[in-house]
Amino acid sequence: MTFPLTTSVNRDLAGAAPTTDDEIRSAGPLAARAVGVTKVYGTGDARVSALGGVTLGIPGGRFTAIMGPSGSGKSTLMHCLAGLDTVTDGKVFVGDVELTRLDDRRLTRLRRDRIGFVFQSFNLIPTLTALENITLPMDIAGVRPDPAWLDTVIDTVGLRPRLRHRPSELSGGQQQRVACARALASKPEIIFADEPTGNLDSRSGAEVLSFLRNSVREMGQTVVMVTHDPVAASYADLVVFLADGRIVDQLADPTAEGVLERMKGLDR
Ligand SMILES: Nc1ncnc2c1ncn2[C@@H]1O[C@H](COP(=O)(O)OP(=O)(O)OP(=O)(O)O)[C@@H](O)[C@H]1O
Repeated sequence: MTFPLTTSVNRDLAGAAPTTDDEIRSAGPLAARAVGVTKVYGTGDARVSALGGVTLGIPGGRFTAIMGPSGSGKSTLMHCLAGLDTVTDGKVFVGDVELTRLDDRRLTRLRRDRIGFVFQSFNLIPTLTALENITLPMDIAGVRPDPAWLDTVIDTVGLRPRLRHRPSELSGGQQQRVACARALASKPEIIFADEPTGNLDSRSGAEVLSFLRNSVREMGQTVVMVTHDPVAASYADLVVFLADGRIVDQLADPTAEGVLERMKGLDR
């Protein structure tokens, strides 16, 4: 299956006109999209252009990986898509809501209610148990967890015997599974994962990636993951490649070897 997120591979590299919003929207239901997004940090001599006009659709109910060389803009793109950072120019939508028009209060509420996050460093509260960490965002929002769904999530991540344990009593892989369960528990429209396996050994990393993939296949979740690792990217349905702040390639149904091959091309 192909996902026509960008209308042609290496289009930007080839210097052709950028992909339009109409083109990405015609590809099917999108959970989020960026339209002509630029991001500039600093001014004068310290000016860095991190994103140079990115137009991208994130397909709903799919697992999308964002890859690219160090400094290519992966984290910046994810932060802009998730409303964690402002854009310099362009528009970002989650569903039909334009994030780039929301004031801080509405943006905070949208992130809380509609987006889940998984970070490389787990970001668990050390004094809370695994279960308390999982339900914390809902507790803060004053939302009662759906007990049946919570049970499903806990069983899917295999954490039932560890629910009363604090993070320091859990392995790195178990801690990241708590973080994944926390992201999934409120049924967000989209989960953003920033290098979720960066601090894990390969076995724990594989467990977390399998879980993210299963949440897409079995629960219909939408997941976007930034990664350096071709093996991690191979768990996704689609890999989008960034270089110098632009989308330069994409690969559907990736294998680790296929991703590595394309990365070699970008590194050159
Ligand atoms: N807060 C910031 N202030 C100034 N420049 C920044 C800031 N954040 C990122 N940059 C710059 O923007 C560019 C893109 O950074 P970004 O972190 O998005 O890349 P990345 O692909 O995620 O890199 P890595 O794989 O190394 O994490 C880099 O040149 C980086 O130095």
